[in-house]
Amino acid sequence: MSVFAYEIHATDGAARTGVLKTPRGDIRTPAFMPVGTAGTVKALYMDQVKETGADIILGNTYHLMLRPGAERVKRMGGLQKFSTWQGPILTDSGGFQVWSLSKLRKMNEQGVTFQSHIDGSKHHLSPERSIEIQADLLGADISMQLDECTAFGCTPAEAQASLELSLRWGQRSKDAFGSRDDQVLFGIVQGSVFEDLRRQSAEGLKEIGFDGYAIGGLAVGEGFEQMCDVLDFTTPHLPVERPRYLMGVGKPIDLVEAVARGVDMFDCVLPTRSGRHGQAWSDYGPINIKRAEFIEDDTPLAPEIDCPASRDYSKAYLNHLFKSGEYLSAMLISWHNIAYFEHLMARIRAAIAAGEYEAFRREFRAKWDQGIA
Ligand SMILES: Nc1nc2c(CCc3ccccc3)c3nc[nH]c3cc2c(=O)[nH]1
Repeated sequence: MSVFAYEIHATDGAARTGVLKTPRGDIRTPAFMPVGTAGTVKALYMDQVKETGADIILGNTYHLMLRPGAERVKRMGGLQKFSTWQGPILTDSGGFQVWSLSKLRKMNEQGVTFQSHIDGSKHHLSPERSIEIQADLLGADISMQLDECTAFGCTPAEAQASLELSLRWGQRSKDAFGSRDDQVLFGIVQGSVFEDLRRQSAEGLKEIGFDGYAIGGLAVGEGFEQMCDVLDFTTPHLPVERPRYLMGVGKPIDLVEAVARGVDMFDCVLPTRSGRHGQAWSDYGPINIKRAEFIEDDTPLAPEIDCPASRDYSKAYLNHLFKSGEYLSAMLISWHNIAYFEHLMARIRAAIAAGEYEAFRREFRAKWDQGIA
């Protein structure tokens, strides 16, 4: 049984809305979790992140163990104190980032050794070391098991071997984590795009027993249709009473469709990463602020969103800031994007609570398909 109570307040089809209660604050679900890779949600103050409606942010074991170092974060009081974020933090276990960022990595049953992409220094991650970093040194409220994110396009045999490694690492992660009274551990489902393998991975994780279940191995190039198919045949095998977290997803349409398939938690770098490149998100998709049509457009990005960046600045001014390479451009568009994603999640939660999620989903899809004028 988990130490974090997960209350489902309403369901509508496979969609659920409720709250995941943690010692550092409640997480309203379905939840979008802004990514704070190096202990900062890039270009935002933590109080701005809080004001947008975000209840939890993400940290990255890989980045923080390389810089400033996990033991150093511990000496500074842990990631919450160090970053001044007062609420709950979820950290990834680091394996995914090793594969996407590091150099000269070698993996075996024990774990993975790699060279830092920053200064080439040598590091290693094992299930035991990852748990020590996340739970003991960074002090994450929610830790993730160390897993292998199976590459998209692998064969069923490769996906099977990979999910079995992740299950063995899941057991070792849980053994290292032990039982704690104010932190929890999530398992991660793998199995690529194969229905029988996804079921095998989900069953294996339930055998081990976790406080929450993440769906990994997606948002790795499989595309929207295949992501939805994998969700269709994976979430039914996950415990209904525990939270489901879809890692690395996604665009607004992905969130709306994944919620309809029973997902409760999401993370994506899209709002902040695209914000730094001048993309501002809406129900119709992204607009690129540098386009000529905005040069004298004195309307704000989204007057209906209670966020200064969405409501109080004209597109003309944002266009000017972006083209001038001003820091304020990244700050304001990132702030709007996080506020837009959190506003979308609030609308999703309200629609489920009202039993109107199918109507919300249909209306959203119509706007998304219509696109930017
Ligand atoms: N451990 C793990 N992480 C993934 C991430 C990073 C999510 C993350 C968590 C916390 C901070 C940053 C990023 C993925 N991002 C896109 N697809 C992803 C798949 C996996 C996966 O299969 N396993």
